[in-house]
Amino acid sequence: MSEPIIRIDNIVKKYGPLTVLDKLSMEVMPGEKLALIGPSGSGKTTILRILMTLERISDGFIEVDGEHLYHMKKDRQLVPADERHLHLMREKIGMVFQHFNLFPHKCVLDNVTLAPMLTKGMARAAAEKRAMELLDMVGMADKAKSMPAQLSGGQKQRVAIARALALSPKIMLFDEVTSALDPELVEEVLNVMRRLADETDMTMLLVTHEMGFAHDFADRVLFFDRGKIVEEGKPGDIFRHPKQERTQAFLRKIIAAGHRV
Ligand SMILES: Nc1ncnc2c1ncn2[C@@H]1O[C@H](COP(=O)(O)OP(=O)(O)OP(=O)(O)O)[C@@H](O)[C@H]1O
Repeated sequence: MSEPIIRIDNIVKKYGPLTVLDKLSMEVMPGEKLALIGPSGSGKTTILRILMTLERISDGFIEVDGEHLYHMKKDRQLVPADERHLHLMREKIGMVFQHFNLFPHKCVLDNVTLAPMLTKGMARAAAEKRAMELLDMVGMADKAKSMPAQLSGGQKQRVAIARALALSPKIMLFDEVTSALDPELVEEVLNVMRRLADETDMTMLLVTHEMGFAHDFADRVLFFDRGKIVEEGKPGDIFRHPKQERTQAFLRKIIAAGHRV
């Protein structure tokens, strides 16, 4: 039995007086595909941002692939991991955001080669070779010389996925990657994610409001509400036989809004 690749233990995240994550614990096994669902404001994005070292925590421990993300001193003062650690963590984890966040003044190819060249010191020729393979995988090789402004939202998001893969992360985080897209562009992005899920052994955490996709994609679904995991289980169990009243109410609302579950 292998060890969890992510261990989150009793973490608390506060913004001023607002507690966003409330003693939350979870473990993720290597290669697992996880969907994080729940109402707006329940803390799903926050947990991804914490893993990506974009946010600090107020209490608790996090371990990713055997490395502690945060250290706690004896006086319970949390100190973030040092620069070396954060650097390491960013190589282990790739993240794709809702709003693409491509570098607007760089072409598609440069968007994908930048991180490997800067952080890994990869030579341009090797970085470009790898970038073209990734762009080919997401169906964007013919747009390598295009600028982001010339692309549709779906195309930008596929480039963002290629860019996140460029450092060969063990873990990929997807934060509502289709919710800023026109409906007809959603499927092309979901198809890329389906392929990644089917063809790689990467650990993948997905925050989504696309319940139909979460159902097909995930090995396990976590239902978040008010900074806690209220229920978790196999997609078939959570979507068809939710046990908790809060999960049932959330899914009723989603179905009433016309979404497939
Ligand atoms: N930088 C910040 N400063 C203050 N409050 C914040 C900040 N970032 C997030 N929050 C608050 O933290 C809570 C959790 O936000 P989070 O984005 O994690 O929720 P979510 O479950 O991902 O919601 P959604 O589905 O709408 O994206 C919300 O109440 C949000 O307003």
